[in-house]
Amino acid sequence: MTRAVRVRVPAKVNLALRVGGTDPQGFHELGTVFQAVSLGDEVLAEAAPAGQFRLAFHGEGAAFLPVDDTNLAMRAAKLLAERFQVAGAGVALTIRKRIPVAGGMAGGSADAAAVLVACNALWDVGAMRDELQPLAAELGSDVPFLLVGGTAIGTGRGVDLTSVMTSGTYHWTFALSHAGLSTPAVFKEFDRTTEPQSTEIPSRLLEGLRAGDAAVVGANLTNDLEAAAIALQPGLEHTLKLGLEAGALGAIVSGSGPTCAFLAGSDAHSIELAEALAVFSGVRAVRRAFGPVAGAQVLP
Ligand SMILES: C[C@@](CO)(OP(=O)(O)O)[C@H](O)COP(=O)(O)OP(=O)(O)OC[C@H]1O[C@@H](n2ccc(N)nc2=O)[C@H](O)[C@@H]1O
Ligand SMILES: Nc1ncnc2c1ncn2[C@@H]1O[C@H](COP(=O)(O)OP(=O)(O)O)[C@@H](O)[C@H]1O
Repeated sequence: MTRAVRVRVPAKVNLALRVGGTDPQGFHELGTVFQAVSLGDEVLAEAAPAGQFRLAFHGEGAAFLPVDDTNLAMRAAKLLAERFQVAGAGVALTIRKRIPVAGGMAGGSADAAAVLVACNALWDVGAMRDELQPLAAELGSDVPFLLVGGTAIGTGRGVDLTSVMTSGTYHWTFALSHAGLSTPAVFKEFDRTTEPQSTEIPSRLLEGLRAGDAAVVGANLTNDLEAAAIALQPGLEHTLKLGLEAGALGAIVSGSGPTCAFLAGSDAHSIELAEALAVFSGVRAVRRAFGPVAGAQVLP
């Protein structure tokens, strides 16, 4: 049996997030374009005696995270053990967090995806990626994409994925907020203030991605949840404006927020954006990353 497995997993940014009506369970129909970016978490899964499931966090926001069965990472390990009837399953998970917690970058979902991949290897389950996808979808709407990575369109709840053809590398600067936002609260605010939208993805965005034209991509970033996120954290409007004034090709709230994502024309340009944003008191920290990158991967 393998003694330890280390997995790296990316965060995501939604280049488009169109929000339609709700299904009978209250989930919104989405039309989204995910991109996996190089800001990521790392999961170490170590062998543990049968029936022992332990979880610890280090790094960004670690102190605020539950380590019991309410944590998606713990649920992912137990779900895999149960569905694949892994005899003697047990694991000690240590997660180094860099993805901002409750930031709209799918940190919890990323950890869950990474745990599926890590425990699959640790326990020699031998499941293929597409066999892990239904478990991922059960855990949360963002989890299946973090298994796949790259750039992909998500429809339905966000779990039906089609990969998107892209050229080149996209340079991102992220402005982190002092407080998080709850995804259900943002959807609720959207429902209170907005009619369901068409879930169509802007064709110019897809053309820009195919051509590797960052200016076109930047100009066509769109997020139907942005107004709701700003209503709950009004300072975000100023953050977005600052980035645009500093020359960002596009500025958007990432997913349900509150992290703001700025597309830069180059690596050097992303450093300039980070410097311009870091001085604003409404910004807790800045991070730079590039995309697209692969989904959850076992490290050698
Ligand atoms: C908004 C998005 C955009 O990618 O990401 P985040 O900003 O949270 O990272 C996702 O749709 C979030 O995905 P995730 O955080 O995995 O959501 P889930 O755990 O499945 O659901 C949490 C809650 O979000 C709302 N929800 C989620 C997905 C969806 N299609 N419709 C919804 O209304 C529901 O209120 C649900 O109870
Ligand atoms: N492994 C985890 N990493 C981050 N957040 C987690 C994790 N497990 C549970 N959570 C909880 O999930 C909620 C959403 O966090 P997160 O996934 O980081 O943000 P978002 O859904 O905005 O992308 C937070 O309230 C957090 O406490």
